[in-house]
Amino acid sequence: MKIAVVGTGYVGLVTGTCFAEVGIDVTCIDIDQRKIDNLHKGILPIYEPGLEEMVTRNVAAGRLHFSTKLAEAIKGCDVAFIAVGTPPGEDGSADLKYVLGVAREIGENMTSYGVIVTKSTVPVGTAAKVRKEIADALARRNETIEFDVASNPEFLKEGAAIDDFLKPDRIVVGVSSERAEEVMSRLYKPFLLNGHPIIFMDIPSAEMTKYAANSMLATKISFMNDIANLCEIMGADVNMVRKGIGSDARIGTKFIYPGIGYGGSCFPKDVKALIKTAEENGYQMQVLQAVESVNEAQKEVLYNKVRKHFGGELSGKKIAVWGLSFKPKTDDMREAPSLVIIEKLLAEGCTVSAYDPVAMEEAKHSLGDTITYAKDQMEALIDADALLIVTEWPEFRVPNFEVMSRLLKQKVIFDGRNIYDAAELQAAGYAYHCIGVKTAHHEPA
Ligand SMILES: NC(=O)c1ccc[n+]([C@@H]2O[C@H](COP(=O)([O-])OP(=O)(O)OC[C@H]3O[C@@H](n4cnc5c(N)ncnc54)[C@H](O)[C@@H]3O)[C@@H](O)[C@H]2O)c1
Ligand SMILES: O=c1ccn([C@@H]2O[C@H](COP(=O)(O)OP(=O)(O)O[C@H]3O[C@H](CO)[C@@H](O)[C@H](O)[C@H]3O)[C@@H](O)[C@H]2O)c(=O)[nH]1
Repeated sequence: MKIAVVGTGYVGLVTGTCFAEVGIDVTCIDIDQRKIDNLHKGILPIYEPGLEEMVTRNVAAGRLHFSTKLAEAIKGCDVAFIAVGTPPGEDGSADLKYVLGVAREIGENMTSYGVIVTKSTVPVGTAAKVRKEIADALARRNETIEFDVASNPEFLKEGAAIDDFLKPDRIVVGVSSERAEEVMSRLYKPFLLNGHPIIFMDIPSAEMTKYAANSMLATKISFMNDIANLCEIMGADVNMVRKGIGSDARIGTKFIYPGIGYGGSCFPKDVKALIKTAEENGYQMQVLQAVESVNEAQKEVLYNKVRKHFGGELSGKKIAVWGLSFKPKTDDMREAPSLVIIEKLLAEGCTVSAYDPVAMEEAKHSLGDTITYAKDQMEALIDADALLIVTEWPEFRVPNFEVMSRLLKQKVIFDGRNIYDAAELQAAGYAYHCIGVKTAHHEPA
C-alpha cells in the first residue's frame, strides 16, 4: 500500500512513521520547507520519546519519505491523510482553511482512486466540505476520478504518542462506502492483528466522537479541580478522594488528577470548538461552558497561593519554576499553564528562573528573555524565594531536598501537580503548598 500524510506535525509525523513501521510506503508532506529539509537530515521538528529512532529506521528501510511536493507525492496513493492544524479562530470555532486548502490541492493532483481521510480534529460536516473541495477541483480539471472521503480522528497523547498509535484503545473510522471501509480495514489490518478494535461508523458520528472524547476528558479534569478546591476549603485531602472515587470502575482512575488546569493544543481548543458548534446550531453546552471557566480559574490557583503566602508582596521576589511544557515528555508549549503563571508573576515584579528538560527552546518563542533559563533544575533554585512545580517531569519527583534547602533562599514549595509528600516536606522544614490538600502552611487560595 502507498499512502500520503499531509501535515508533518505532532500527529502527521507520528501517523506516517507508525504506518511505515508496519511496512506501508509513506510520504509525509509539509509546506514548511525547513521542517522537511531538517527531516531529510534526521532532525525532528518535535520532541516525542522514541520517535527519532523510529523515523531513522524507517527512512533507512526506504519506507518513509519526506517532501514538500504534494502534487508528486499524491500520485497513485491508496490513502491520503489530512493531518494539518485546525487552530481556533477568533470566535473559538475550528479554522478549516488548512484542511480545505489541502483537500483542494489533492483534488487538483490526484491521478487514481483514493480515500481522502481527515485525521485532523474537525467539526461535524467537514468531511462533506472536503468532498466538495475535491469534487470541484476535479471538475475544474474535467476529470472523473472516483474517490471516497473518510473521517479517522486521532486519539494519541503527546509524550506517549507512539504507544497510543501502535496500541490504540480503539480506531474510529467514519465511512460512507463499502469500498472505503475495505481500504481502511486493509490499512489498519496490522493493528487489528494485535487485537485492537476498529469501530466503523457514519462520518458525522466519527467527527463528533473526537470532540466528545476530548470534552469528556476535559470535564473529568475540571470536575476534579473543582472538587480539589472544595477539599481545601473543607479540610479534606483530594489525593485520598481521588483514590476513593477512582477505585469505582464506573469512574476509573485516569484523568482525575487535579492540578493547574488542562493545557495543550487539544483540550482548550476542542472544548471551545464544540461549544461554538452547538451555539451555531442553537444549542448551549452548559457543562462544557463550566468546564472551560473552571479551567481558566484553575490556571491562577498556584499564583494565588504564592501571592497569599507572601502577604501580597511579590515585588523583587525570585521564583524558581520547574517545568514549562503543558505536560511531561513533550516540548509543546501550546496553552501551557506555565505561561499564565509566569506572566502573572512577572507582572507583580518577580524574577523567574525556570528549568525544563526539553521545552526551554520552545518556551523562548513566547517568553523570550523575560525570564532566565537554568542549565539544570538545581541551578534554577539559587537564591530563589520559592519553587513552583508546574510540570511533573519524572526527574522532579525525588529531588534531594537537603541540597535544595541550601540553594533556596526560603524553603517554600508550591506544587501544582501534587507530586510530593506533604508530611515529608514539612518534617524537612519546608512550607509546602499543593492542590486540594489542607497542609500545615495552607490557606485556601
Ligand atoms: N497534537 C496532538 O496531540 C493531537 C492529537 C490528536 C489530534 N490532533 C489534531 O491533529 C491536527 C494536527 O495537529 P498537530 O498538533 O499535529 O499540528 P501541528 O501544528 O504540529 O502540525 C501541523 C502541520 O501541518 C503543516 N501544514 C499546514 N498547512 C499545510 C499544507 N497546506 N500542506 C502541507 N502541510 C501543511 C504545518 O506546517 C505543520 O507542520 C489538529 O487538528 C489537532 O487538533 C492533535
Ligand atoms: O488527570 C489529568 C490528566 C491530564 N491533565 C492535563 O490535561 C492536559 C492534557 O493532557 P493529555 O490528555 O495527557 O495530553 P494531550 O496530548 O493534550 O492529549 C489529549 O488531546 C489529544 C489531542 O486531541 C487527544 O488525542 C488525546 O486523546 C487527549 O488525551 C495536560 O495539561 C495535563 O496536565 C490533568 O490536569 N489531569
